[in-house]
Amino acid sequence: MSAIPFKKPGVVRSEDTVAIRVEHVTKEFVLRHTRSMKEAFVWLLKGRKGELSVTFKALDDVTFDVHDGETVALLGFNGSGKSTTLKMISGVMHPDSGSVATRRRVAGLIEVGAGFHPDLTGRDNVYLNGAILGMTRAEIDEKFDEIVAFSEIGEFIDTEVKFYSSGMYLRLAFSVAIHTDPEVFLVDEILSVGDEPFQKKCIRRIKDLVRRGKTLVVVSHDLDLIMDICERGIVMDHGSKVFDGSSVAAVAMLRNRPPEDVQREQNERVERRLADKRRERREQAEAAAARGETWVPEYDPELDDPAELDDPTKVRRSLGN
Ligand SMILES: Nc1ncnc2c1ncn2[C@@H]1O[C@H](COP(=O)(O)OP(=O)(O)OP(=O)(O)O)[C@@H](O)[C@H]1O
Repeated sequence: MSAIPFKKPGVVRSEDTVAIRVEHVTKEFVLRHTRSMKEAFVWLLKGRKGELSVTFKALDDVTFDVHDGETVALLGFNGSGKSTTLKMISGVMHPDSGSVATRRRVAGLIEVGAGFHPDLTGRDNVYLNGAILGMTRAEIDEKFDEIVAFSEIGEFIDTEVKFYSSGMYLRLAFSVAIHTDPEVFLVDEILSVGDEPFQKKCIRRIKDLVRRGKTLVVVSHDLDLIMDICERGIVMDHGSKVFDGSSVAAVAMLRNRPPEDVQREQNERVERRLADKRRERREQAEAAAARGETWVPEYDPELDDPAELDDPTKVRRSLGN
């Protein structure tokens, strides 16, 4: 059984389906050693022996393709190069050598508030950010109310964003990004900035994108969540790609456990969760029936086909969705 029971199988891989191509990407950063005045003086006296700065490779010859409909996690320990890779894909950073090409409409949530102007209101920033992400003014006009509703920013939408908390930034940024209807969605760990209810809402939204066959590249340390959302896992170590395979096998590698055990536990977790959700639905339907009411469940991408959203008798769109 797949770790993602709701995901339609069968991603086709050919030259035509390449959504992202990362080829031999290398990125170096310069690390400056800041020294005290005394240390700098000794360094001068000793004839400038030793380096005041060193370069190191944050990414070292990284190559992979992501195809349409794939759900890929970039995994690895702190500093292994995951976020740098994601920044290359989103275009906020460029490789020193090698190349990164994206073919589809890409929207990302890489850094909280990136692309937001502090002196502008939330409203103005929705228009600014929407435009940066490729939406026309008419598209933003049409989706504006939905964007604000999803973000739950409410009356703060006309406040300058420099007065927002980091969670409020995240809410608005995520909401704009998700409403650009991207074909490829990039998400960095920053979801952790939001509070739990908002995180859950975002994860549900991401699962909905997966269910609709969108392409996803995620960076996260939440390995259980990764196995829930992603079929493929790329493990990075000191800037190099050291594993590329199923997300379960990647997590098994990181946890130093047999993949069969990790898969079994994951299946059990998913089955438990789905059984709980189905039981809850049954109970709500029975309670409604006892009151003589008809009850329509709220859309859940893990249980329902997105096509059912067009049929009001099947599932109900949740508020602000
Ligand atoms: N702008 C920068 N200048 C200098 N060094 C940088 C810069 N951005 C990243 N690095 C360094 O590059 C390495 C890889 O960073 P990166 O953020 O990609 O790691 P990561 O795998 O996402 O880590 P984490 O899990 O901690 O988020 C780290 O050692 C980091 O300090």
